[in-house]
Amino acid sequence: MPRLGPAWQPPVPGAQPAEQAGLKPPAAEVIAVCSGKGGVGKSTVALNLAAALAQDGARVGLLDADVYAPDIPLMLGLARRATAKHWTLARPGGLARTPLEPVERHGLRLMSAGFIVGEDQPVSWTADLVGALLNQMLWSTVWGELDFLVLDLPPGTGDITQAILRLIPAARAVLVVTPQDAAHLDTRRVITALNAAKITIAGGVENMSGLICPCCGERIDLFPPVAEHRSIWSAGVTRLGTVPMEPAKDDALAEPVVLTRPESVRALALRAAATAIRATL
Ligand SMILES: Nc1ncnc2c1ncn2[C@@H]1O[C@H](COP(=O)(O)OP(=O)(O)OP(=O)(O)O)[C@@H](O)[C@H]1O
Repeated sequence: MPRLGPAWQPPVPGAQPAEQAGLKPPAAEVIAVCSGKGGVGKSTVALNLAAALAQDGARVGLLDADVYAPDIPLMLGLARRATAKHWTLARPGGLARTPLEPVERHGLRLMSAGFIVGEDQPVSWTADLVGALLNQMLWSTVWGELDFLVLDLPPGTGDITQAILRLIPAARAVLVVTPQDAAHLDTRRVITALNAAKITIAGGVENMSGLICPCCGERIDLFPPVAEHRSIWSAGVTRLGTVPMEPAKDDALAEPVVLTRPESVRALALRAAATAIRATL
């Protein structure tokens, strides 16, 4: 386990771990979307999973836990332009005291560091301060009643991932990979970390799985096949979805595609993955 500072403890500094402190996760089901590598489509899967669940009538929160690179606001055109000048969480005793209003979009309740810091502002804080922010976003957001809380975690097994999983041990993990050797091998490290933390792995989604030709609709494989014994599937992860790569369209803010382009091949695949993920819970 990495060394975690006091601010990583749940809301009141020095308190017991969340479940011992009587804190319940803010939703009946918490789904943590993880990956070993960056850029594999984790935020895309998390956002579309959340949107698909909400479209089916569930009350869904989405927490962008990638504090260093919060992408969910960018995907939704909600990025904050102004630079945050003061950080009230840094005050001693200021942890989790201020309620945060989630941003509502597409029927989702959203929280992200991207709503707090500016679009171009680097998050170069100490682990303690990042921990304070995570605590704040998780426990002090006015989520209301939720059926599902989807967590978009940073790639890898760093301190944010470890801390979140420690705070919500009941979370189910969904792993996102691309059909590339490195993506699978790095995600196998995540599996080891999840197993050590006794987090249940619901399954995996393979994203960018072939390119659908916009002219003929044929699937073109972009990467050489991953050796079965190096894949996450051979480590016992159930494949819950296979999402093809879709060539760019002119509208940059098309996410979540399950709502904006529900008939596209990618949206249909993401929706099928969401249905399969829900069935595992
Ligand atoms: N199936 C797909 N087809 C086409 N583009 C995709 C697909 N999946 C993801 N993308 C695009 O790839 C880029 C990276 O996706 P995304 O931000 O979801 O990855 P990530 O794993 O969350 O990245 P990070 O490691 O930075 O958090 C985005 O521009 C996204 O729109």
